[in-house]
Amino acid sequence: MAAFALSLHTNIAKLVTSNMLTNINQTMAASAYWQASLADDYLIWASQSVPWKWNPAKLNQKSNGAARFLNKTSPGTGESSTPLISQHTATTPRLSSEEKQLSGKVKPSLISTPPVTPEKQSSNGIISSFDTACQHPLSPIDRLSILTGSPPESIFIPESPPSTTTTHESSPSSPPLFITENFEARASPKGGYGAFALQKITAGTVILSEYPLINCPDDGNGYFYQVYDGLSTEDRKAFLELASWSKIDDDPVTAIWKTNRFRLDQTHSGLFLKASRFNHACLAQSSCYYRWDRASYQMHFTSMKDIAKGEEITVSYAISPDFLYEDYGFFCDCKACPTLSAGEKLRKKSEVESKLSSEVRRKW
Ligand SMILES: C[S@@+](CC[C@H](N)C(=O)[O-])C[C@H]1O[C@@H](n2cnc3c(N)ncnc32)[C@H](O)[C@@H]1O
Repeated sequence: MAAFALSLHTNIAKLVTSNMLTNINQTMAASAYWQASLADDYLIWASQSVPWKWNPAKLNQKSNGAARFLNKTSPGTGESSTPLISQHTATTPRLSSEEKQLSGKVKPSLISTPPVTPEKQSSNGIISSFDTACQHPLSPIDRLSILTGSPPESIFIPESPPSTTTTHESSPSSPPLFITENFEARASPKGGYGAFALQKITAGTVILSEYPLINCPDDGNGYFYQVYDGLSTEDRKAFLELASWSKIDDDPVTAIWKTNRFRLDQTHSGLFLKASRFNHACLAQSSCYYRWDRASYQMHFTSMKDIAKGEEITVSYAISPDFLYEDYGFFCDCKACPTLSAGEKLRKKSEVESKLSSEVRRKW
């Protein structure tokens, strides 16, 4: 990601904001314990961060998307000068080995053995699932059609939730995507889904503890795709239903990963199916922080303040809102953020989108 390519001392704000839901987000929060421990973690992580850039020379040496994430260290430059030669575009869906096998595009003998994901847990407890209102470059229906061999029109996926819902209470027209002990995921006024408290949650409550669906080194060496290829059909389907900021990567599957991953530690990122539904609010406004616990192999999400019944539970993706549009495709509208006029948003959108469409996808 971009942060790896930036100097800690000169570009710390950019470094921080371009990391997905990084732990540093929490270092500014009120909890003294959390502040101290995560700040230390962050400094260790930041000092060990390796800058990345794409290595197109190696792109042709591998046959799958993993080739796109080759490591090339170039300490301190922070910039990638070589364009990425994408093997997979939005119009040419990248298929995993299993999908290729199922769709008969390669012989089973050519499929590499999926790597073993340490203690990987599969998703449980999602009581229903919907296509999300966020962008999906390759729709779940297309994916399922490829996987099952069924024509797309025979596959039923319930309707997306309304993106402009203003109520914070569940209603028959806005059924929850899933329910946990403390919150339900349903349509959010922020867009797509969000997590809403089912009852009053007092500060300091562990709202969610979740095992990762994916846990892999996030260092540009293609580990994500190796793990993704090893997912079961059911897990891959759940992954593909997550939100995606399509402009963050040419590859639709990688775009979902980048939109939803959480930083776990200095080297690894993880994907959590339930926590992926937490929307962002800036630090002063967010209600929940998170911490990866290696011992229990879970990410713990804890309330930083009292959360009212029906209130949306938010985490902070980045300290500064400056790069939220670039990294996640939205402008923050929380009370801590300056209000942007429609004109300013349009200008920033076109500036960022032309940058994203022209530059190498060097964010990792
Ligand atoms: C990790 S997902 C969060 C859950 C997502 N809303 C969903 O439907 O699954 C990140 C995406 O959610 C949306 N999002 C998150 N926070 C937002 C906010 N404060 N305002 C608008 N959209 C937001 C953006 O589309 C972003 O790319």
